[in-house]
Amino acid sequence: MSQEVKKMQEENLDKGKEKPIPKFEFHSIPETRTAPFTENFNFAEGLALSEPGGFVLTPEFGRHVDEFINFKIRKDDAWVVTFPKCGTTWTQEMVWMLINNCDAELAKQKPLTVRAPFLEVTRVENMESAPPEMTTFMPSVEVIDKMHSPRVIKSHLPFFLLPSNLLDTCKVVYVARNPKDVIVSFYHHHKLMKMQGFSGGSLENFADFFMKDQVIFCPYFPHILDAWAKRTHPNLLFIFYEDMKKNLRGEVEKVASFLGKPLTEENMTKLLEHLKFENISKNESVNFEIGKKIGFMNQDGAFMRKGKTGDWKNHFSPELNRRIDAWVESNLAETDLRFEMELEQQD
Ligand SMILES: Nc1ncnc2c1ncn2[C@@H]1O[C@H](COP(=O)(O)OS(=O)(=O)O)[C@@H](OP(=O)(O)O)[C@H]1O
Repeated sequence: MSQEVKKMQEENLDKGKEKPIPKFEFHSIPETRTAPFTENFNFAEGLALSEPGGFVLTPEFGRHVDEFINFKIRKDDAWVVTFPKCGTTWTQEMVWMLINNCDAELAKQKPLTVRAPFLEVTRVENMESAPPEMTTFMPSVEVIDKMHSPRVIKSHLPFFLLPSNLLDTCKVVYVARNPKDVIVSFYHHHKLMKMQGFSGGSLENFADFFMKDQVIFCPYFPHILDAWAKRTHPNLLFIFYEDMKKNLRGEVEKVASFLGKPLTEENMTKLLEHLKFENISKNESVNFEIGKKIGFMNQDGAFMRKGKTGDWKNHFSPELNRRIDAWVESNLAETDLRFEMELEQQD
């Protein structure tokens, strides 16, 4: 890592801190992680260089980290920043709709990945070797740079790897979700995405890697606690997936008012219908089913999987749950951040 990046990390971490959080150290997943993934890919071996407290990126992301940090922000951008599986896509679609007058017909014309692109996923160099469909499906940083304003941009990077002027320049919605449901959702994501190479592993196995901070975009707690510490910044809106499940209207109102995009009652009704799990999971511009056609997703499973709070109860053994509880407790001991995890959500 360059000295410059290290300095920026430290400066960014120092800003807006209310409670001490662990210092990040940047580690990229070693090259072996990008070797052809197979059923027998050894997850532990592939992640051998990641250490507790390290922030895990692919070598591809690692190579471009300076570019992310130096990305040019515009004051009319709206960013959705999250740890993976926290309700990113749901919130991206909400933010895009709010900014675009709730025009569902316009939304259908292009995939969400094009309308509200993912900052760090696709680089120009790998787009050249990607199938043609992929190049329209996923823009690169260079493409995002040329997008018309107002842009909606998604990132899973923690704030210290994003431009240091992000919060002082534009609005950012940060969404958090309880760690137990994130583990379950991320486990299924790893099984669904061919590139994650985890099709053979068990949930327990995955949960252990997650708690040891050895999964892409981990560590989970420092990511979320850093945003929590910044939550009083006027340009940051910190919301919870569980609140969106309980009272979507209330959260839409919050986001709309934060973005300065008040809704008519008619548009609110349309938007709430549009964002319902049963509708979003059938909406081809949002549901990622295209990944199965292009071939980067396995045929079994779905990106829009269950959309519930408390699904972890269907997956964790009592023993695994005890270990996760202890891990959660130790990570939250010094903070006032709390999650709803017990909610049995009915649609
Ligand atoms: N409308 C709506 N209502 C409720 N839940 C929803 C909705 N849209 C997406 N989801 C659920 O969000 C999970 C995917 O999270 P992300 O979008 O953050 O994934 S990613 O990080 O961008 O890959 C994933 O959660 P799980 O179903 O628990 O796996 C999605 O189903």
